[in-house]
Amino acid sequence: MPSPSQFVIIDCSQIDGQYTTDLGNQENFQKFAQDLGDGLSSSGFVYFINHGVSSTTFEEVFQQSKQFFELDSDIKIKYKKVDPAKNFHGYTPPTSEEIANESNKASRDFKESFSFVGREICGANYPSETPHLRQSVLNFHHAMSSFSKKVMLALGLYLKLDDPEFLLKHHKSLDGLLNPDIHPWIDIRSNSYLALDDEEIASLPDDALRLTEHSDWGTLTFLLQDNVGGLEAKITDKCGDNIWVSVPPIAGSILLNSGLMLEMWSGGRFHATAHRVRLIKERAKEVRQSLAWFVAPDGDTRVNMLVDKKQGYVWSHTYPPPGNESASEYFQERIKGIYATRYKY
Ligand SMILES: O=C(O)CCC(=O)C(=O)O
Ligand SMILES: [Fe+2]
Repeated sequence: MPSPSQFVIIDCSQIDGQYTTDLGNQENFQKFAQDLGDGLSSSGFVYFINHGVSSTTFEEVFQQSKQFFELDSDIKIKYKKVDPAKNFHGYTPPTSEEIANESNKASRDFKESFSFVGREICGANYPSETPHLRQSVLNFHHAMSSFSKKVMLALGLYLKLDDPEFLLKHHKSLDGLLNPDIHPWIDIRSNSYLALDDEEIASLPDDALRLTEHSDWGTLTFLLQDNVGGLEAKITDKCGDNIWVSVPPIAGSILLNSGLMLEMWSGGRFHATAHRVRLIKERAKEVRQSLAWFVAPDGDTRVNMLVDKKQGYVWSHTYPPPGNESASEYFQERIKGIYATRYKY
């Protein structure tokens, strides 16, 4: 199995403390920006350690989500998304999403999830059966907003933008989801991959997946995964071939990957690397949990390249490039796509 060190691990103890606009002038922050930019541009994934977000913050969301996912399905279904393209907040039952095509029979999504989205993160639309879930999500949102602002400033510095805070100015939702002037698209998604029984496991091919190949749509995705494993990223090896490599759990770390919006803004320097979750047969009887914090531009943002195109760069995704429409319109189209055949609303 490939070692974790194929992805850069960034020690954040050098950038301790709260976000301030002055950070960009500090030498240690510039070093952080360089390490982060180099790591992210080489593979689209980096790990953060010593990031200052307490592990209790994550564990509580994992624990509270687990309580929700363990409820009977007739209770969970009450919280199902009603019209995902209009409001993505809510529960997604197993196999309702269709991220890629069906050519790979093993690509059914063996997972259920709950998305806490935009202003709804602060609202009351949470399952009444898990009364502490809301507070755990709010704490997570608060801690991650502060950390992701530093990451975004660092990327602005790395790209040598005239205004290093440019990206931040299009993610005002990080400073407050209730700002009436913005449509926030931040999405906190709690994923629970189903435990399978012997019969189901035996019926699956060796290359079965728990989550199909996809690239994330937003700017940045911060990911926490439990220790079950299976996450893989598609990278280009030294011979120029595309290969799938493991992105293993590293206790206490936060994983970061770039999405389509950052790929476009950065002229291809930060690739929205495709990833998937492989079903590890020896661990298939266990539930696997992950928690994704999708940071996306405020809804009215139009995302165009900020720097010259990287040499030889071409847009190579199945999704069209952003830019002709606002971020809200872009996301609504993507959402319609994943629910096209299975979701009845
Ligand atoms: O569960 C994981 O490790 C990955 C989840 C993911 O890629 C996603 O929700 O977009
Ligand atoms: Fe993803």
